[in-house]
Amino acid sequence: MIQRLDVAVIGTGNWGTTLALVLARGGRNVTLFGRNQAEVEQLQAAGENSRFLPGQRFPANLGLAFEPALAAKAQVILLAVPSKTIRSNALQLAPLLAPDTIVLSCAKGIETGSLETMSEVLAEALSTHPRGLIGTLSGPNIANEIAQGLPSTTVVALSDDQAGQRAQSLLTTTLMRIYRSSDVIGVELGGALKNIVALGAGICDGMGLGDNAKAAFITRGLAEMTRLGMARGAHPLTFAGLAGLGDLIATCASPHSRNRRLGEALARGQSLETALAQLGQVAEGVNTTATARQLAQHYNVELPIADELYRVLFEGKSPQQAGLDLMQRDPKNELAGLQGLFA
Ligand SMILES: NC(=O)C1=CN([C@@H]2O[C@H](COP(=O)(O)OP(=O)(O)OC[C@H]3O[C@@H](n4cnc5c(N)ncnc54)[C@H](O)[C@@H]3O)[C@@H](O)[C@H]2O)C=CC1
Ligand SMILES: O=C(CO)COP(=O)(O)O
Repeated sequence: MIQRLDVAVIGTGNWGTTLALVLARGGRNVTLFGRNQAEVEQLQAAGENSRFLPGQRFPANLGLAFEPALAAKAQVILLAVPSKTIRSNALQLAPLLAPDTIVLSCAKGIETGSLETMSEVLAEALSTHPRGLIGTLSGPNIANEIAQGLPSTTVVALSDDQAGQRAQSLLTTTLMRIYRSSDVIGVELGGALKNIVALGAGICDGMGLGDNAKAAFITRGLAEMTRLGMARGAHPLTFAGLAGLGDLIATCASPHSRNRRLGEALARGQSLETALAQLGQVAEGVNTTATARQLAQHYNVELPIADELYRVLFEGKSPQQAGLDLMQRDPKNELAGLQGLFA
């Protein structure tokens, strides 16, 4: 009989490969799932993911496979694919899932069209699976650093705290400390919305606006994230935690962040198409700027930063003019605004 996996990681990109590496190094019984046999054979032959993490060799205990039936029986499934494919990945698993399997989205996005968060997409696709076993993993997790063996923390959010404790113990290693939370929507929106701010922080870097402007941008960006999150039912304090402020700091500062780098390229005058092609990896903040804005319109929430970024990304507005327009908004009372969040 095949031994049940502790963890199945689906998605062979930067993040999925990193999660599989850190868990295997931590002694977990983990398998990384690719899309098909050819991809898995290529990874096996190379002994590493040469496209996304060259030089990070696969430990002997890291399994490689592609069959959804094997992933579906794991204790925990980590879906580390881009947000636009997570629904189809989940639909493949739906008829095969073991009844007690915990399913966590590791993607940071809001679905185009439905405007659902990733756990909501999963709950729909896995409609007969217990809702308390469906959640998210999100935090300050720049994959390249973690793959290099540097320490990190992240948050696993599940509404069923017993499931949260089970996931916490299966995913914790000496180099990855897991916190748990029951605020699923807050944790996942923290991860999704910070990418908008990271794109803008990259624009600040690319325009050479300095540390004061960037700090202001990050701080006001956090207020926007919190406002929209609360409209969707999140706890405001989640945005002060690892999945909010923590991820914001890491992503807005990191030379590795794809969203921040994309913003830098735009500020240098590259078109969105060229900058995305040069990146060659997913930058979720582009789509999330559009979806978050639609969500904000629905809930009547003000998102001045996301609005300006939308105009830069999709309407040809220059980053310089967007910056000026943000500076020239009506005067505000900072404390009153923040108190409004907690009222
Ligand atoms: N890279 C990072 O540092 C982190 C990324 N994330 C999130 O994780 C998600 C994935 O990002 P990355 O891995 O960085 O993207 P990436 O651009 O490195 O890789 C995406 C890859 O996913 C793989 N993939 C796509 N569909 C698949 C499928 N059906 N089955 C198996 N593999 C499939 C493909 O190989 C594709 O190249 C995004 O939502 C991102 O925001 C979250 C935390 C950290
Ligand atoms: O989510 C991330 C860090 O927590 C990764 O950010 P990027 O997608 O911008 O690289």
